[in-house]
Amino acid sequence: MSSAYVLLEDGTRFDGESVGAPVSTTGEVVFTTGMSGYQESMTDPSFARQLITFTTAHVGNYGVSEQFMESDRIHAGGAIMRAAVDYDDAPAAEQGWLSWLKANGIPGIAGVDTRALVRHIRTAGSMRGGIFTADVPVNEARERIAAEPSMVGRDLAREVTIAKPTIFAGEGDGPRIVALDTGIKRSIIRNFTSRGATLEIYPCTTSAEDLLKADPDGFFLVPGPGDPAALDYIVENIKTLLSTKPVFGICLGHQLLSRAAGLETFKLPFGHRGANHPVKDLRTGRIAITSQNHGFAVAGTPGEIIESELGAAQLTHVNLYDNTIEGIRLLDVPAGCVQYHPEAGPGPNDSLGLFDEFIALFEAAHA
Ligand SMILES: NC(=O)CC[C@H](N)C(=O)O
Repeated sequence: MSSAYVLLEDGTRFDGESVGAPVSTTGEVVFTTGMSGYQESMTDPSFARQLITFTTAHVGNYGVSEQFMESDRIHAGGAIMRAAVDYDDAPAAEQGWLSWLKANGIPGIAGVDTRALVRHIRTAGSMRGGIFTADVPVNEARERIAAEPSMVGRDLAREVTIAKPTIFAGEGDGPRIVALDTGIKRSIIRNFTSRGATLEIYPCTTSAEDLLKADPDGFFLVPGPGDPAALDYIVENIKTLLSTKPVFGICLGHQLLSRAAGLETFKLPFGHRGANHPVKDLRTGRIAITSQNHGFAVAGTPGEIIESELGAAQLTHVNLYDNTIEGIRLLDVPAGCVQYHPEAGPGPNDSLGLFDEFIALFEAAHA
């Protein structure tokens, strides 16, 4: 195996071995604490332009298969690991993890002191960096990292959005929901269609006028990569949609709905990525262990009620690790959202019931 290295924009270097495709790439270096679900994470569009450091000690202990794709391709730029194996013998596995990375042209690096790397990011913050094969000189690697745009201000929704409207028919006669595709995951589609709802997915650049022409029972705002503050063209459309139909959202969708309600978003120092983040719903006192994958958050005080041009909005959910906002509810129109991932994919299934609540609210508005 040939050697490779991770270089961060502040000059910190970690050595390892090239696994996956023997190529070099740059992106934002982030970490996730999920102990499994590496295939789902790599294919989640929200990881576009990011290099994922896995804090779990072994990656690849089970193989990959079509069933666990969260989109049609790998979106993350690369995988940084302590130990990587290519085990493809598990039930339902179609390919080993490393053969899959290689076949898709995605680099991995193993043998990295991921604990030191994560401790560095926790102190210094997520930053740009790269995975480089040993033949790339450090000064060239530095130039390539400097040429990588910062995640702040970056509109990546346009890069991952669907090319043309697509319908996913529900397995029943539930509500018709229009989703604006900023980077949807298959597990979100499945959670709606298996509950009988039909999801019509539109490119994120579709005008409010065209979205209203579809005349659905409600609108859904989905996750996606990049900085929510770079998506004001979507925020303006959401304001128009909110005056007509119920609007609910997840993750990037939560950030965009919150911005439409007049709240600000900001970049977290190193983000929340993992499968065990405790989130409290301040209305009920209930705590859910949630799946998370985000680098930005909504600014505000947990529990606070603010006045906005859309009426009152309550900051209903809080992350118990760092007290950041994890959900809001508009009090004068049927709208609300959460920062975490009820669809899991990967992660705990504790919050799957939220899809029943979304559907009931769409149905109530239709009745
Ligand atoms: N999963 C997501 O929707 C991520 C949202 C946004 N890109 C962030 O990093 O905060």
